Amino acid sequence: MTLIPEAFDMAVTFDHPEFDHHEQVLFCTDKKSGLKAIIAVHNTNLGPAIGGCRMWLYETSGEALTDALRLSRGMTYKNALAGLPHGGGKSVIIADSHKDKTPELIEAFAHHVRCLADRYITAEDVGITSDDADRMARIAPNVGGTSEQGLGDPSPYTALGVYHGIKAAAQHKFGDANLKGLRISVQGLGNVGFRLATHLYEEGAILTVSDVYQPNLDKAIATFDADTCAPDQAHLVDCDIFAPCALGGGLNSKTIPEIKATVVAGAANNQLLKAEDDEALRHAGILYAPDYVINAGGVIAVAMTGNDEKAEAEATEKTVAIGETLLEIFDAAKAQNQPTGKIADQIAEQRFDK
Ligand SMILES: NC(=O)c1ccc[n+]([C@@H]2O[C@H](COP(=O)([O-])OP(=O)(O)OC[C@H]3O[C@@H](n4cnc5c(N)ncnc54)[C@H](O)[C@@H]3O)[C@@H](O)[C@H]2O)c1
Repeated sequence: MTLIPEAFDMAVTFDHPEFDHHEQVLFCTDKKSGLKAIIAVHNTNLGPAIGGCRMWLYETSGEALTDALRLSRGMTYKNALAGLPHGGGKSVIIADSHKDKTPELIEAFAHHVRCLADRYITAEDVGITSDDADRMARIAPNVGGTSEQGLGDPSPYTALGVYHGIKAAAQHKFGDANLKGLRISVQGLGNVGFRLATHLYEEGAILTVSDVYQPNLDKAIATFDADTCAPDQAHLVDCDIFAPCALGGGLNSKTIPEIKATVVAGAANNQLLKAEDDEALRHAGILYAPDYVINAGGVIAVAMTGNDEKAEAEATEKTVAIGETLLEIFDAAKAQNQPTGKIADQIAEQRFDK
């Protein structure tokens, strides 16, 4: 007798290729609001898991599970390397954030989050705004990045961390952390990319900017007196540093041989299309700042419970320290002749005791 219908599209969690001994995977529903969500708690060795909630209209439940498993694991590594007393988790709501989001749906999700009060802290991510986080926080105490109890929008901290990460990369590669006169290609000028470009411009870097969204591009050209290129040409720019701040997967077997910069350091999550692209970058003589290390400023801010000057100062200090962490990774990678992503993974695994 078989209990599983033939059309079942989702690998059983324990057999899923992305399953990595996740401590808990919760499937959450609410019939009234139409909520369908997955919360994945990957590892809590260092403390309660922290990681945002993504609202995305996945084509299948299997895709949503894949994302939840992969993203929550990534948060364990990110939080460990950021020196946070937190493990990794992530949640996904299967819905279109433009069409399906209702207060009832957000609240129904928050009730599920509350059940994990000691084990998982959620926050905003793609499709979830700080207003949504505030709404959740009225129901669940375990919501970060809210305006009342936290530092609000994490993007300024992410941008600050990427800026200091870029300076660390310049120090390692060019022997000088000063970015004045260096040409930097910034791909994606949204919440993080625009703020990053501001830091770079203020230090005297020469910018080439790109975005698929014309208003953001126009604003950047005017503000930074920047050159521009087509978004899919950003990696081809003859520059010192390429900073991907849009979507993931941009570093792959096609783009890596075409990259002119000798440093890749930007905010985008999941920049490497495949794990082996880490080594391909090293082989091409390109110094790569592992994405989850350089873009940890946002989660550092979300992990703060206060919203006063002390919390701001602490989050800023930890975010600036991302530069130091990257220097350690770059030095170890050079000494061991290994790709930077692999070294980052090893350090994280030691910290959370994999
Ligand atoms: N916001 C944070 O605090 C944070 C934290 C960690 C990581 N990240 C990552 O950083 C990246 C940027 O985040 P954000 O919050 O600025 O997002 P955002 O949506 O505000 O900005 C993304 C920008 O990229 C542009 N874009 C989309 N596709 C593009 C393409 N193919 N080429 C060029 N531009 C393109 C968009 O038009 C938009 O202006 C994402 O990968 C995100 O996952 C963000």
